[in-house]
Amino acid sequence: MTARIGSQRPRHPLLAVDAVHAHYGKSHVLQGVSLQVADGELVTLLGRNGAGKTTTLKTIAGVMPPSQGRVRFGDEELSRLATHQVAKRGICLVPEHRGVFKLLTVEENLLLGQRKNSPWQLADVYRIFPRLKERRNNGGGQLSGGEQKMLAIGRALMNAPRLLMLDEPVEGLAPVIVEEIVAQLKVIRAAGVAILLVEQNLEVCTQLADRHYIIEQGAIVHEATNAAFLADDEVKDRYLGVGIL
Ligand SMILES: Nc1ncnc2c1ncn2[C@@H]1O[C@H](COP(=O)(O)OP(=O)(O)OP(=O)(O)O)[C@@H](O)[C@H]1O
Repeated sequence: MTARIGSQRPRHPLLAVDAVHAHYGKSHVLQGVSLQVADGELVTLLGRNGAGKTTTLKTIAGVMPPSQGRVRFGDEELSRLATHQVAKRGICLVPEHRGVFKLLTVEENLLLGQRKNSPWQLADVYRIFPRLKERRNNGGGQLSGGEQKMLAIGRALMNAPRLLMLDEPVEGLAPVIVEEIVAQLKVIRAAGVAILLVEQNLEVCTQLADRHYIIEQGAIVHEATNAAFLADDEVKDRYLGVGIL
């Protein structure tokens, strides 16, 4: 059973993942994952390596259809939709490996993501990520790791997401770049975009999140508000092995 501490689950969630199972061949990786994200909320999915975080994001994004369970977004059932249909409804996944087109310029990468009538135009993305503006004519392959992450997030914004799913957006980046990306995520969130964040850097997670879910062996074992999570060293130690933050 999932422990819920200080958890304020949304009454009318934007995203509702309900008892989702997923398999890689015979390997039963997700074993009944349930989680919710409200409009404009920032929620993290935490857990040790191999716990099922990336697979959960892939299942929501339609990359991997659930073998059981349901994914609802607003009033609609997504569970059987293809990736491009899920993206059209406003869910964008920014994968861990940045997904930048290396032979296209920064600006071409961004324009490739643009949806008709998107409230996010180039100027908006450049305002949030001034580095991308400076590098607009550079090839994607010439960017640093941090700039590539920014580009992948910027391109997702051009697709007008209501929910942005980020898989380890600051992994392997220098602290100064991590700070920059955290500040940028705050701005994106303040613009009303809900975020489901998978990230190993707990300091980043607790700077940003409203709520946290912890996944272990393909099931959610704990959920808590940010304040309750911060105060609970036992949970951090038991499920994440990180002790005091
Ligand atoms: N393409 C695949 N084929 C087979 N098994 C896979 C595949 N991708 C992941 N797995 C397995 O599924 C389980 C969950 O993987 P997943 O990538 O979702 O974990 P994670 O929590 O995101 O971990 P990490 O932080 O290491 O990425 C792991 O045991 C992993 O080895």
